Amino acid sequence: MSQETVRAAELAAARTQALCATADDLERDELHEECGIFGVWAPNRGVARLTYFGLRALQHRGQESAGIAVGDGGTVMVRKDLGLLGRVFSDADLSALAGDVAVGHVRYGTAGAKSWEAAQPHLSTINDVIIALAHNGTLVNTDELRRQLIELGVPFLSNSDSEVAAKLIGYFTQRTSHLREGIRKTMEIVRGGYAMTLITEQALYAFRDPHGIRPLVLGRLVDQGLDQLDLEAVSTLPVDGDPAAAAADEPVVGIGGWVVASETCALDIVGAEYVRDVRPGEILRVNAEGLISEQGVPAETPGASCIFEQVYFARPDSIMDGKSVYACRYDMGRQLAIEAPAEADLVIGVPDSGLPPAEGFAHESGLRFGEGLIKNRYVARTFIEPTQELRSMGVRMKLNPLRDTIAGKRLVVIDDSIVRGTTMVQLVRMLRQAGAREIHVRINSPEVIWPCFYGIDTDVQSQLISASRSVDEICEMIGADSLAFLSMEGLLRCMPERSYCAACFTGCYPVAIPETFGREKFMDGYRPRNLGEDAVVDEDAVVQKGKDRTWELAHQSS
Ligand SMILES: O=P(O)(O)OC[C@H]1O[C@H](OP(=O)(O)OP(=O)(O)O)[C@H](O)[C@@H]1O
Ligand SMILES: NC(=O)CC[C@H](N)C(=O)O
Ligand code: SF4
Ligand SMILES: [Mg+2]
Repeated sequence: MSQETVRAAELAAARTQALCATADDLERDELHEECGIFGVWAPNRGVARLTYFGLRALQHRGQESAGIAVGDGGTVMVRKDLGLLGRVFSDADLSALAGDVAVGHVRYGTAGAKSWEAAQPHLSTINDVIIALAHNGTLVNTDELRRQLIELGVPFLSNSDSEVAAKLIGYFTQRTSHLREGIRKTMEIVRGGYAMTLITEQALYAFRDPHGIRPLVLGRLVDQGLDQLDLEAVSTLPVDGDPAAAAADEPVVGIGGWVVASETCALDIVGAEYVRDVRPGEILRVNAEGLISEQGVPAETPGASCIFEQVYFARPDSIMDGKSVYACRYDMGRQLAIEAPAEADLVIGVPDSGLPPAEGFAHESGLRFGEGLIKNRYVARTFIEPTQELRSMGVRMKLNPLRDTIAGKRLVVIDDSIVRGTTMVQLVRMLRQAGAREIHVRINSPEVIWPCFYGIDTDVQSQLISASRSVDEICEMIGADSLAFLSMEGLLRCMPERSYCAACFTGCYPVAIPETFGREKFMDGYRPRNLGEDAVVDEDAVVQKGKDRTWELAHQSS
């Protein structure tokens, strides 16, 4: 190694160390992201390994920490740590996690620190009730609930909202002697976006918030030669909120196992067949007796699935609400070409999520589609880097223009969203340096103006480039020749027919945000319509529930 190379290596190492220190030390001001959850009940099928593969398919939803918990009939074991899945689990770790039921999580924290304690699954051990819980979403009213639980003597390891849910479930279950009742009671009291799955020593549970904000799908593993499940029966499992009706129905039995996951791509990877979405407000339980469903809390109408899943979060090979994410994004590009055409020679997409809409734009406009940017697949999503400097560096490390393709060309550049503007500012500069003659930026979603509180936590409104600037101002700032966003109506036209949360575009929040949670997050002059009050644990109601045995009697067979 030459003297210069050694020196360069030393400098690079010093710079990396400095950047790491900055990332750790600085208050995290970034836009946070998503989480991925996976649960499986499948005796004798190596559930830890299945969960590992399921989480691998969901790694794009969270790269901060990873964890798997396994129930072996006698106890629940959990292994979790900071970092990517492949770093957290060795083959030996997976072999050590033997059992019949498992739950796993990949995390981007939206509440609580980036710490081992806040990594999931969260264990809750209150007396003889042991559960491990994985959560995607954000609960907006846990501050007060945590305070009350602490007063009731419940210990906490982290300041994560998900740990509050785990402890609430444990607390209510202990009092009502029935886990589904503990979950139901918790669903009644927590507010926000949640898709959750949890395990006990021998059972798997899954449930979803009453608006259905965060996605959760149910799949089945079929043993060879045992494909005797009636899919019709599963999709019509009782969900009318009447516990007696649920008890009257026979559990669905006779398959190799059941899987729940944030996205269908995680079912595909473990060879599970998609059955249906877990319904808003529904609780599923799987154990040796089979699968049963109960409407834990009434579903809110209209529902409010997160529209941003289709725009950015979900993998293009997942199916959401019956339509492939790829097809949705493709259609958004077509619609964008109708709404905001451009005179150009070539359409390019910003990898990854900008590629399908770029193809759609090219198809609709008759322009040529080409690859103009090459992505380094080993650099994670820049959306979530902890400092502005790292985020900017992240864009350069991740994307590199193909000079031969773009030099001298008038380009249409498609990306799914502009949030802070970090990506586009860098990108337009890079494309100009590579010789692009004109750059027309087209975005296949509306402007992100409002923070999200339901699992993305775009945190403070002032970070959002569109919150304080007009489209023309943003165009000038990013240095493009023209800029246009897809309209809200146009976006909805591409989505499967149903109702959505689109609060980050519209400011219409489907779930009220407690004053204490949202007060500081909005810019002066911006105030969403539904700031709400904090919820409290109603001690009397819990005691009453404990005395009222009718629910348990109705469920004795379950
Ligand atoms: O305006 P910004 O604050 O830069 O955020 C918007 C960008 O962030 C996302 O990409 P990201 O790099 O996170 O992931 P991707 O590779 O999946 O597109 C999104 O697709 C936009 O490109
Ligand atoms: N992004 C998420 O879904 C995060 C889940 C949970 N709120 C946490 O911070 O761990
Ligand atoms: S505010 Fe936006 S990102 Fe958050 S849940 Fe609603 S649509 Fe999704
Ligand atoms: Mg991107």
